[in-house]
Amino acid sequence: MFQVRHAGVKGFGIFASRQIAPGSRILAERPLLLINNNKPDILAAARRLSLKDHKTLLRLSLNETKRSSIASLLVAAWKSFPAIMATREVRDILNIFYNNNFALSDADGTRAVFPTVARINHSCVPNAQGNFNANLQSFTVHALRDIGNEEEITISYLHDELALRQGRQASLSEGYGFTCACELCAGSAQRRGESRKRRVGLHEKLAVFSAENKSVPVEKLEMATRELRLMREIIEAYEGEGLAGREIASLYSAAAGLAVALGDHGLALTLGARGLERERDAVGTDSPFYEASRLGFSRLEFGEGVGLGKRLHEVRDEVLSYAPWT
Ligand SMILES: C[S@@+](CC[C@H](N)C(=O)[O-])C[C@H]1O[C@@H](n2cnc3c(N)ncnc32)[C@H](O)[C@@H]1O
Repeated sequence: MFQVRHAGVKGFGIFASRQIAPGSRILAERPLLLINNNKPDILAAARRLSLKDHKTLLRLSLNETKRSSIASLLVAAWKSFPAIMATREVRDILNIFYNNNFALSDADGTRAVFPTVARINHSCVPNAQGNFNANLQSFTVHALRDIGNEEEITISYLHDELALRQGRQASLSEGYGFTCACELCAGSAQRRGESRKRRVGLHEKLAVFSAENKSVPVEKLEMATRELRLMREIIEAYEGEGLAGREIASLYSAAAGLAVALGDHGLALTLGARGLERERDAVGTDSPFYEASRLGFSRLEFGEGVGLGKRLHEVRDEVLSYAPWT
């Protein structure tokens, strides 16, 4: 379904070797290295690898611009392995770990390196999404929209996909040490302009909403009506930008919760069904995330009260992030 090959200034990348439909599972992969954030024994984990896996790890990409971030890992490594501290390989392993690890967003703050997933480049308008599937103990990558033959398969490394270009570039440069060359950041001035307009408009609305939320005492249902309207505008902005995935699925189901609270059951079902569909496409039906969403949707179908639904900031905070090691 895909092949790993050169992707210009981005180094290697993965490319579709046929048309891929939305919701298709592009890959499911178990980790090479699993590291607990509270006890980052990266070298010990690397030493336990088979020779073949060790070689695979050492072939992954290094990022020479992130030397300062590696320094703290080197100090930690020196405490555990003083004798081998000076070797080039140790520096490379830590650098590779830094440059290729993903946060699994579990309670232990586990971080992991996956051999093929590590070849997937970032895009600010990705055509795929990666999520950890605890049932499979694997990281899965799913197509979020139609991907053409030969098209590069990309995921987002960012937490806030609706950030403006300057903010996105700063996060990627500070967190990962590269200047984004995705099709949006390096795209035509017209495309960047349209995207900026859509995003600025939305940020302005969010700012007005949060100011009103804090200062103007309004009746609860009036606030729910406003929040539902804003959520639908955020969804529209995401879709206008060509973004999909779990973040939008959460927005749909939160909007459905608000529609229930406002007594519009028909709208709640429509929004809930769309959310469930987006979740399925992003994670697959065998994921615990999908199972939880299905349960939420059945409650909606049976007309169970779900209070005022999730609030906007909760939805935006809970989605999986691919945060760099800090
Ligand atoms: C997890 S690796 C991705 C695979 C990598 N390109 C390789 O050759 O193995 C992350 C690195 O890929 C490069 N990269 C990823 N996305 C990029 C983008 N949108 N623009 C420029 N470089 C990118 C950066 O060098 C980054 O440090």
